[in-house]
Amino acid sequence: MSKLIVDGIHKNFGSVTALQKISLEVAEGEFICLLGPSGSGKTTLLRIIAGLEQATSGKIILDGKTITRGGWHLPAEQRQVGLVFQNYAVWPHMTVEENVAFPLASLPLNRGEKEEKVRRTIRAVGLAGLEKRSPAQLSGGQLQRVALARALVTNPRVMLFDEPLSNLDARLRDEMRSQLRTWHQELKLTTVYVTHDQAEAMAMADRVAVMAEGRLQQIGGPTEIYREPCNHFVARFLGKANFSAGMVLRSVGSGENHSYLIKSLMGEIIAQSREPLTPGTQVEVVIRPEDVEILPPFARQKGGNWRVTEVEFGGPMTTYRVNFEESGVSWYVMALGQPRYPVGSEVALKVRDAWVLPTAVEQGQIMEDRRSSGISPRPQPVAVGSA
Ligand SMILES: Nc1ncnc2c1ncn2[C@@H]1O[C@H](COP(=O)(O)OP(=O)(O)OP(=O)(O)O)[C@@H](O)[C@H]1O
Repeated sequence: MSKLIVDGIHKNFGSVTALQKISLEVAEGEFICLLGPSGSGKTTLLRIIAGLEQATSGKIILDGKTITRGGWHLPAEQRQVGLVFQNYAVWPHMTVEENVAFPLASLPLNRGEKEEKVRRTIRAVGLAGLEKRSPAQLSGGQLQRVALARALVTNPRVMLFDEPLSNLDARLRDEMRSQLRTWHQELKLTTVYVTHDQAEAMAMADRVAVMAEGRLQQIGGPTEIYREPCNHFVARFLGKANFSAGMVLRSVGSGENHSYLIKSLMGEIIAQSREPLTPGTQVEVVIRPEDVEILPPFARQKGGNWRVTEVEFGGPMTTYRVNFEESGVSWYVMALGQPRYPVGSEVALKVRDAWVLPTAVEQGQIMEDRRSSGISPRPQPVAVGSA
């Protein structure tokens, strides 16, 4: 049985629906990120798991015991969850040691046991030597470690983090990110971690739960949600994405995913699909910028003229914005190394890999402005939550 089961959690704040029937399971020792834009319901879900907020309906089970059901919930202090927030919430008048010892005060342990726990936890988070310092004498990263130690010291059954790194500068955030990951690999504590930063979620999580407007959009490993998004929203939120309408010509092999030859604005391309598709089906494909090759115009494929409109040099990679002149479609292309095609260059693009969006596109949208070739020139955005 999963360590933590969130089953159909719904939350209304008056007329505002913050969460709509959220269900997910977290395995023992798993690190799950709740990822979504501001207002998507991440914090509300975390607070309901923590017992700081009451669900309107739905159930939560931790270690086989129901801790939330409908209008009833087990108080936060009886849940054995560790909480770390972005604003540290460290007591300013206590030393590091006293802060970490604070949650143990009410537990039935003798003094020696408490001291041993505090010592071990301070060492585990890398604060050994700073025990007697006051919070005013610590850096942001060190303060966050005190908060982490204080949450860990009671051996929680699940660790809950709410944007713990967002108050740190970029360099420290990267450092703490990798330290948190190392810490998790060592301690193997079941963890739910809220962030709006897709890079943070992808770097840290075993699985990422993408949320928008109070709904769970998709849950899966970082590679899966990046390579195989379920809709426009997930594709865009996880990074730059290009979209094209197309029509299935034929199957070109099978495997875990099905592969199809698709007739698109880019000519014929191969795309993977989770669902089996029949020839003639109108589909929409998503193509990551690194899966598009930018070539000199003499290698142009059948399909039209592309022109570079923006060039952004990012060190190891260059990102181009390229317009398809006939239809006004604009794509991102990423290529290794420094810029080779200045703004205004005519280029050709070649798609190396593509993914068919599963079910989100309403067929009417694509067919509405379909050309005689059977291909829509401009894919329409899909409403969030339509997955
Ligand atoms: N106490 C409250 N009273 C009324 N509405 C609330 C309350 N708390 C949250 N909401 C609303 O519920 C929705 C979800 O909010 P929540 O804070 O969970 O989102 P979030 O994804 O964590 O956003 P952020 O990243 O900005 O913290 C929002 O529309 C928010 O305005």
